[in-house]
Amino acid sequence: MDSVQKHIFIIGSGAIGKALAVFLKLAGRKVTVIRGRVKDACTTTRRIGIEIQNGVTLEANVKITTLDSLPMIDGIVVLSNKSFGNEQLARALKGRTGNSPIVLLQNGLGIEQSFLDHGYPQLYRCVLFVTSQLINQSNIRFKPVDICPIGIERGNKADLERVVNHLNTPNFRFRSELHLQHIIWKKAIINCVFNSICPLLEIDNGIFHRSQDALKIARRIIVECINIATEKGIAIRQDEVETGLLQISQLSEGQAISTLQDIRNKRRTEIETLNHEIVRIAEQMHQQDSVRETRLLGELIKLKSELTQNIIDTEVIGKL
Ligand SMILES: NC(=O)C1=CN([C@@H]2O[C@H](COP(=O)(O)OP(=O)(O)OC[C@H]3O[C@@H](n4cnc5c(N)ncnc54)[C@H](OP(=O)(O)O)[C@@H]3O)[C@@H](O)[C@H]2O)C=CC1
Ligand SMILES: CC(C)(CO)C(=O)C(=O)O
Repeated sequence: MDSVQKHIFIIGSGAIGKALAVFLKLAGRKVTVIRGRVKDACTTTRRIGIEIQNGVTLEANVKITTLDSLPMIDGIVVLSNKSFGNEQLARALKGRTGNSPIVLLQNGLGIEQSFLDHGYPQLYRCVLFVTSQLINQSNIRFKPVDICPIGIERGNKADLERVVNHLNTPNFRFRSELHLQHIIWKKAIINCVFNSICPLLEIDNGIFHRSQDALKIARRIIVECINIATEKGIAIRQDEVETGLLQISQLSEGQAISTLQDIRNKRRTEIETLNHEIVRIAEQMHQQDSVRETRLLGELIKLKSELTQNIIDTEVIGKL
């Protein structure tokens, strides 16, 4: 790592943000977690435990604060908030982060756009290959699947390497990747499968390596999404997506996908940047008829999420 240690600010005190904070603290880095939605200038220190395997839990004290208490932020800014908060955060952070690198640790397609539009000088994007699940506010179950690549949206190779060195730890591993687009699409397609099918079946991530029938449905979504990627000039093979899907399924057996965690907790999901974004891109290319199943699964997730949040008028259901 660099001789000058940069402070790492993690925005979003959820399953990913807290796990990353603990691993960084244990590796001796300077870390502060910043709440994504809360603005009460309240600062606390919380002991957080991360279960990395049966019976093995790593713990650290993590400082948690809110944006109001930090007029200026100088260091590495990692975003592990839900991506639908990006536009608001890009506005809130404007003029406060100087030349600090911003690193997006989020799922989805097009999630970097707000930070690009607002002219942030250094922007890096990570594709996450880990699963992290909140057991309660202070305890998390974490399972790594692979090393997480970080690539450049705006910035240079030397700064990217510095960012990677600061964030990399033995339990949550990062590497630099200069050709990230292909991986972003591959992971987004995998998410279109996991984040729709698992919540609809209310089942853990292991389903695709346990059930051939679930895998067959997954293949239909993969084929649809690959066609759209190909039209966009991203060459992805069916077998590489399927291998990635099965690897995640096997290594995160028992874990609930983030969208299932969201629905269970009556929270908004990120399906807009997954199935719905693929459909939106397909529409732009007049290919909407080729993504019917991806669309249907996305619509079912949206409806399921709205029903659990009671956004849909339950009085109507009462009158039936
Ligand atoms: N959990 C997992 O296994 C994986 C997650 N990911 C991705 O990582 C990212 C973080 O996921 P995860 O940690 O699971 O999510 P959580 O829901 O556990 O935490 C996300 C945090 O985002 C903040 N947040 C929510 N809504 C908003 C908003 N509108 N504006 C600003 N901040 C907001 C909240 O912070 P606060 O409570 O501080 O206000 C919340 O704690 C997501 O993009 C997800 O898709 C990717 C792979 C695996
Ligand atoms: C597919 C998976 C589990 C991989 O990290 C994921 O992205 C999620 O939980 O949202």
